[in-house]
Amino acid sequence: MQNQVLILDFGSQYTQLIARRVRELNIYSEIKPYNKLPEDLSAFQAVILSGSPFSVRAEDAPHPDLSQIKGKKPLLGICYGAQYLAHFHGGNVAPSATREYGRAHLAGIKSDDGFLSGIPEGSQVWMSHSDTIKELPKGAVRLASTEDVENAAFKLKGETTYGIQFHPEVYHTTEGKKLLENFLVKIAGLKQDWTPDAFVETSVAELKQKIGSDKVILGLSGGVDSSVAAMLLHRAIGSQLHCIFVNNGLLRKNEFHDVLEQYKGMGLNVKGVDASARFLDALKGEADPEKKRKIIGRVFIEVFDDEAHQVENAKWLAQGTIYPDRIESVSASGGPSATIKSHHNVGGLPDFMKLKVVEPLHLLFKDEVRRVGRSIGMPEAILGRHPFPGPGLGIRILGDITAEKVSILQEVDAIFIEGLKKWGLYDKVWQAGAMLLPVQSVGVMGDERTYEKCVALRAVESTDGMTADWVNLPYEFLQKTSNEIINRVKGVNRVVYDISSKPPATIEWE
Ligand SMILES: Nc1ncnc2c1ncn2[C@@H]1O[C@H](COP(=O)(O)OP(=O)(O)OP(=O)(O)O)[C@@H](O)[C@H]1O
Ligand SMILES: O=c1[nH]c(=O)c2[nH+]cn([C@@H]3O[C@H](COP(=O)(O)O)[C@@H](O)[C@H]3O)c2[nH]1
Ligand SMILES: NC(=O)CC[C@H](N)C(=O)O
Ligand SMILES: [Mg+2]
Repeated sequence: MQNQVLILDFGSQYTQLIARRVRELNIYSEIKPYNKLPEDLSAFQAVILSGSPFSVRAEDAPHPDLSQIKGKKPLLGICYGAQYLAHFHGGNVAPSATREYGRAHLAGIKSDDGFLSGIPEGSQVWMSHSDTIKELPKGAVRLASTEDVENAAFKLKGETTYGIQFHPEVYHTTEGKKLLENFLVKIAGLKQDWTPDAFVETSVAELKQKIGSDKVILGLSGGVDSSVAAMLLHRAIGSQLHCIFVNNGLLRKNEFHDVLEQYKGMGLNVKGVDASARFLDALKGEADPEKKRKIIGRVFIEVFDDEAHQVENAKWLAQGTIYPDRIESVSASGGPSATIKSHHNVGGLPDFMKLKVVEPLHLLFKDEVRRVGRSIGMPEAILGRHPFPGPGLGIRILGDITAEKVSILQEVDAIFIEGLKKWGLYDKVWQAGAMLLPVQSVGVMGDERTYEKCVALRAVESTDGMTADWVNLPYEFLQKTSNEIINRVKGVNRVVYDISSKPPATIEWE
């Protein structure tokens, strides 16, 4: 395949976002670590250099040999990438007097060669750097500046080599996508023909080759990600795929039964395994959120391992892990990013497990997974489902978990979700659920004093779960729902609505 972009990763937090923006333009891209430059570069029609936590002036900073690329293929350096181009070609990169993070505006834009065409004066860009390009490399022309950065964009004369100090890949750079399109389509001449269909085709071919005649165990949850992963694998290896749907005792009301029903007729080989008691036993008395997550992750693995032993020649464990699961759980590129919460499905398998992991969606964001699912004709009933975390109600019951608390929360959750559907609100919300709080409060019901539990309802809008805002649900709906919950669910006498965005809060409470 000729029509693709190479993204050379220097360890930026945003490298995956670059790939995502390129995919949004329907262009295929591959990310390679800077120290694993492919020998054969003929497939790549353009190259993008990412940002980096390093300073180009540091000795241990990434300093790859670009002699096969620079001057030979269209090349775009972003932030560290631009500094790198300047530093090694006769320019000067030095610490800037003021560190620049966040908003800036482009001025003095030269758009004659098309790179910045269509980008208006004053256009907002996003900065994140502490070094600055004091002098441009030899033979460079400045294309734009900002208030604080003289050399915000430049081009090397006689080459299709560009450098920009700002980040076109983040949403806050208003014309970032336009700029990438200018570079990739106008300047590099790439065709915009890489669609979800093409993703399906390449993934299926790769999975076929990788797996051969082995058998694969897949954790199927009824959610969007694992369902799309299952359908891709099913296309690739057919009956070699064994799907396991685990009841961890923390599912929604009737979910175990409903999900098994839903998969009938889709051609998948699905086995339901009821391991509720095993999960609840392991969780007994544990109130710490991270410890609860770790326990749930461990028991999932044990159950998958038991199941794998019952399938002859099972060599792989497949999961529907997507990119954001990883970003918050581990530092994605070896950089200094913090662990926010340990997603149950990230972190690798223990040594005793002989299975290799296959995660066909590990580079995609949620909305992209949905698009892929649509392109393979999966039912909207599955694709439109709200995300539901693998640790389930376990991370929505704050504090320790008991079977009684699970059943209270299942009832509350069912009333809330069914209500959203009845009111035509379900599809307008990205994700919704209820949390059982570790507080009791005083109430009065039928002239009697009550001292019972409190639940919080949460509904958010988002595109990828990375940032989210609470949804302005109609008061009348909240009123009816609260009433129904308190009247119907024994043990609950108070309902509150969560009005926090992410950040600074997260979607789940634990
Ligand atoms: N009850 C379960 N049984 C088997 N595997 C599960 C279960 N819950 C989660 N998993 C595995 O963990 C992965 C991550 O879970 P996650 O909730 O992020 O994704 P999902 O359930 O597939 O999709 P969604 O995010 O839409 O809920 C799943 O893709 C699946 O492989
Ligand atoms: O499979 C999962 N395993 C997990 O351990 C996990 N934790 C959070 N989530 C889901 O991820 C999205 C972001 O959630 P947070 O804002 O709470 O981090 C939301 O959609 C959450 O439901 C999980 N999914
Ligand atoms: N985001 C980046 O690429 C930063 C590059 C370099 N570390 C700087 O601080 O200037
Ligand atoms: Mg899920």
